[in-house]
Amino acid sequence: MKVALGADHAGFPLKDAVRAAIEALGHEVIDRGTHSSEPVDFPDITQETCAPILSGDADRAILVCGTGQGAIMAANKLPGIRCGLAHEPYSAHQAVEHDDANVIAMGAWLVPHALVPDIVREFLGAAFDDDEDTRRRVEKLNALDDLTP
Ligand SMILES: O=C(CO)[C@H](O)[C@H](O)[C@H](O)COP(=O)(O)O
Repeated sequence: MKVALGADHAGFPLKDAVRAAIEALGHEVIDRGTHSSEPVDFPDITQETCAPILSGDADRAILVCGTGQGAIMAANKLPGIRCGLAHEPYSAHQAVEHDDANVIAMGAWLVPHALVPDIVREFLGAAFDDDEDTRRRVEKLNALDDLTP
């Protein structure tokens, strides 16, 4: 699997742990920055990191900011992205299984380094449970991308 990875400056301290967890599972990392603790803006990093999903060059993406909140807000504004907030392994798995998430966001200020391998394993190991109910709900979710108020 190809996994895009992006963090803003607040997420940067957790980024190497996320990268190591992805690679330990045998997946390829597409690194979309940032590369230091110099301040950057999470909407820019989120857009850069989600772009490979939208172009078909990545299968999944992981975003890290301070709390995960900025990243998830930005990601879910991009049509075709379904981003879940994953500060523990269960949410990381369930976001894919029920909601067909292709991206998760996490907060470096909240997630202990030791939990990162479990969160990443659950996210990348999960598959969408494609039954009548989940399919209908995800189709409705995707239809919101085209909603003009
Ligand atoms: O986590 C966030 C908001 O809760 C944002 O995505 C940023 O990471 C955060 O706002 C950065 O804050 P800083 O004071 O510039 O480090």
